[in-house]
Parts: sequence; C-alpha cells; structure tokens
Amino acid sequence: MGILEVRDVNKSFGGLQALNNVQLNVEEGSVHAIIGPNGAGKSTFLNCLVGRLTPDTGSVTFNGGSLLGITPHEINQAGVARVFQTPEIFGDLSLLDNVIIPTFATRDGAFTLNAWKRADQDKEVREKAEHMLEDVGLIEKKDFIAGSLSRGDKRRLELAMCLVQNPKLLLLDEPTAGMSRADTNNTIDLLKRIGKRGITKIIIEHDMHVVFSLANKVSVMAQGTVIAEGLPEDIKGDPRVQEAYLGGAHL
Ligand SMILES: Nc1ncnc2c1ncn2[C@@H]1O[C@H](COP(=O)(O)OP(=O)(O)OP(=O)(O)O)[C@@H](O)[C@H]1O
Repeated sequence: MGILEVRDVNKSFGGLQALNNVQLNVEEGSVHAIIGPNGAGKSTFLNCLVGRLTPDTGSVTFNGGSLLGITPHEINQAGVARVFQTPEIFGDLSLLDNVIIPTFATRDGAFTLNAWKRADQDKEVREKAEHMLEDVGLIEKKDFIAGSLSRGDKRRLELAMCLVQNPKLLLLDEPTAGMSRADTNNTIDLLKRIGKRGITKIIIEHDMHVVFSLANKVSVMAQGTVIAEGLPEDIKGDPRVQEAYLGGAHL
C-alpha cells in the first residue's frame, strides 16, 4: 500500500479526454516524479489531487482516506500541500509575515483575516516561522517585502509556507520553472535537504536534470495516461518514453 493510491481516474473537458484511466501508487517517503510532453495531463492530474478539479470516475486514496468529495481546505488539512507554478504568496507583506500566517493557521486552525497581526506578537509562532525561513535560506531577508524577491526566492518562500504546515505529501508543480541554473541547483539542494525529513513528494518537472537528481521513481504520462513507470535509470533508456516524451530524442 502506498501513501497515495490513484485508481482508474478519468477526466474530460467537453470532448477532450484529458485523463484516461490514470493509475498511480506513491510510496511513503519517496520522491515520485511525473514527466511527459506538454498537454499530457500532468496539471489536470495534480488539480484532481488537490480538489481543484473532480475526476469524472476513479478513486484517490491518501493515507487510507478518500480525497474525493472533500474541499481543497480539507485536503490540505489531511496533510497535502502544493507548491504552485506561479508562487502564491502575499506580495505586499514581509517574508516573515508570509510564513507567520500558515504557521498560525496550522497551530490554531481557521482564523479571521486580521488575526495574523496578533500572531506576529506570538513568540512561539514567530520563532517557528523564523526557523522555517532559516531552513530555506531566507532568514536574512525576513523583513523584505515578498513581492520584491527574485523568482527563485519567491518559490523558496512558498516552499517555507508549505513546509511549516508539516505536510505528509508535498506536490511540487515545476519547482524550478523559469529559474537560472544556479537557482535550480540551489532548489535541488534544498529539496534534497527537506527530503531527509521523510515528506513524500510528487514532482512535476520538465527539467530532466532536476528529475534525475531527486526522484526515486518516475511515471511518464502521455495523452492522459501513464505509459511507463520505473526507476529513473530505467525510464531514461525506455524507447517508449524517448518516443512519447521527446519525439525520439535522448533524455
Ligand atoms: N480547464 C480546461 N478546459 C479545457 N481543456 C483543458 C482544461 N485544462 C486542461 N485542458 C486540456 O487538457 C489537456 C491536458 O492539459 P494539462 O495542462 O493537464 O497538461 P500538462 O501535461 O500539464 O501540460 P504542460 O506540461 O504544458 O503544463 C490539454 O489538451 C489541455 O488543453
């Protein structure tokens, strides 16, 4: 039994079948990459996991319970956190306040919009948020306004906002998209470091350097279905994958 079990998931948009009988089994503590060409259905699949979309048929079981028929907030409370392609941060607040908000919410549950200002005075919350910023290498910028950060730092901040919620499963949607090679390598190092905490991760990524640096297992999607699955070194040499993913070029 994996921590996440996906069975026979289908999703259509009008006449277009975006997901076609998707099966996935993610082992607890693993880093599971999902790769595939543009339009393969990767984002649609991720959206089905976090409740942004509802599959037409199939089941999604996480940690023994179904993720279907519950709200995105309930999915988050069940221990699933997602880092988006476009970082979802509060651009006009400081980095520290950005991390204080989810730290406070995780400890105290739902809260009113202005309550986080009180959280700022809460020593325990503040220290936890600062510790998290230290973990992702942003502590020196804690008083900067988040909107002024580089793209790489914004993603690092969003990661801190997710990690402070102590997720069991972290979904990373192209975590290095648009980053310089130096920022990409920093992100790989950071993800390796947080990997040591045993959080299960699903990574959707186009950059094969990132995939092969981090993943224990790779699933390849094409035309809405999983066409191959295995260890990164096996996937690299799989002719079906070469064909589907890069039109025959070598990974
Ligand atoms: N909301 C939607 N309405 C209609 N069609 C959609 C919608 N979302 C996705 N699609 C279509 O579903 C298919 C799968 O798209 P999806 O974005 O999941 O692919 P992807 O593998 O994530 O691609 P990329 O790597 O380019 O992000 C595509 O043909 C896309 O045009």
